[in-house]
Amino acid sequence: MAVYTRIGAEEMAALIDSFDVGALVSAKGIAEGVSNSNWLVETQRGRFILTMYEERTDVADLPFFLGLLDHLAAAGCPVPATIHDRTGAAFQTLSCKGRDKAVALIEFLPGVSADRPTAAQAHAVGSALAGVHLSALAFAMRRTDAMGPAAWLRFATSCAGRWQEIDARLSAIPDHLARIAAQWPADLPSSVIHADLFPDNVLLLDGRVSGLIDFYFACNGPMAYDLAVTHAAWSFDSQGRAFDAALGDALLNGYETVRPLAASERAALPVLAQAASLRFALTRAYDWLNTPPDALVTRKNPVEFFNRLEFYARSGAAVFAP
Ligand SMILES: Nc1ncnc2c1ncn2[C@@H]1O[C@H](COP(=O)(O)OP(=O)(O)OP(=O)(O)O)[C@@H](O)[C@H]1O
Ligand SMILES: N[C@@H](CCO)C(=O)O
Repeated sequence: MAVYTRIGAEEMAALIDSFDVGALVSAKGIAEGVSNSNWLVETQRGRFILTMYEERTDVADLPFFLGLLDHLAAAGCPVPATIHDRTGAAFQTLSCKGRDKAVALIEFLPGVSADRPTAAQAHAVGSALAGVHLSALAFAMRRTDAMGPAAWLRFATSCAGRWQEIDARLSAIPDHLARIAAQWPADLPSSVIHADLFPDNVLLLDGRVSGLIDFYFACNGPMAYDLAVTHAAWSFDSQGRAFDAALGDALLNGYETVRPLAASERAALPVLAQAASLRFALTRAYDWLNTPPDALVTRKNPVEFFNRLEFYARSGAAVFAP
């Protein structure tokens, strides 16, 4: 369960009162999510999501993340706008047990995430992702990818010698890393990318995308890499063993209805999909080995993304042929 920090009832009421959203009616901790603490807040005027940013989110990045949400929402993308407080601030700082924690209130969006996505849903998410990429071209702020090739090496170094505590097959990761980093393509068309568009970060309602959420890995980067992340996240069974070509094709087709890929982007997809799988195998392995025993969170299995990495490495360009 992802509520790492308690907020007392009186403190919650005072916090909500600092926004012009009506008086607090209820606040319930949300079980989903691993990075931050989230509450579904109901006030006399509606529903909102309150997020408290935990260790993985750098407060210095919040103006970028929250500004991006406001930029995309204003451009008509299905993302939650932020609710600014009565002083105009997009986030506040609370003192919790002597530590400062940033909190933000954002719009609640309706919809449900797909447990087992369909091709029609993958098509819709592809179109929505392309819409974000095009709209974000006009977003002025910049952020480098903290989970990009430089970070892979740090995660791998930290896990060195401990792969077999998870699964002995993972000890092949350093070789994959060296190969993929050497092939990382330069000069692909770039925008702000979501970089974590898993099914649990997409809300769907009546066959359309009603919400894209959790932009806390968003950064400048190759748009085709974002498409590759989404391909890896959407087109397999949960174990990452069975690839569903209908889902992958629908995602790419949906994307291209809004933003056709350049030839260089399509050619790069096989290595970008391996890179995407490697990124999640690495961060999951790091979390697996470093999650404190008292954390109220379910660890995610890195092998599910190692399987995808091996699949993409085996399959080459065939998976991404037009
Ligand atoms: N704007 C929103 N509207 C409706 N529900 C939301 C919204 N934002 C978050 N949620 C709900 O809260 C849950 C957790 O949010 P989120 O995915 O942002 O958390 P996280 O801890 O940052 O996630 P992750 O595990 O991907 O790092 C979502 O699965 C969704 O149920
Ligand atoms: N979506 C990520 C977790 C948050 O980045 C994963 O499934 O590993």
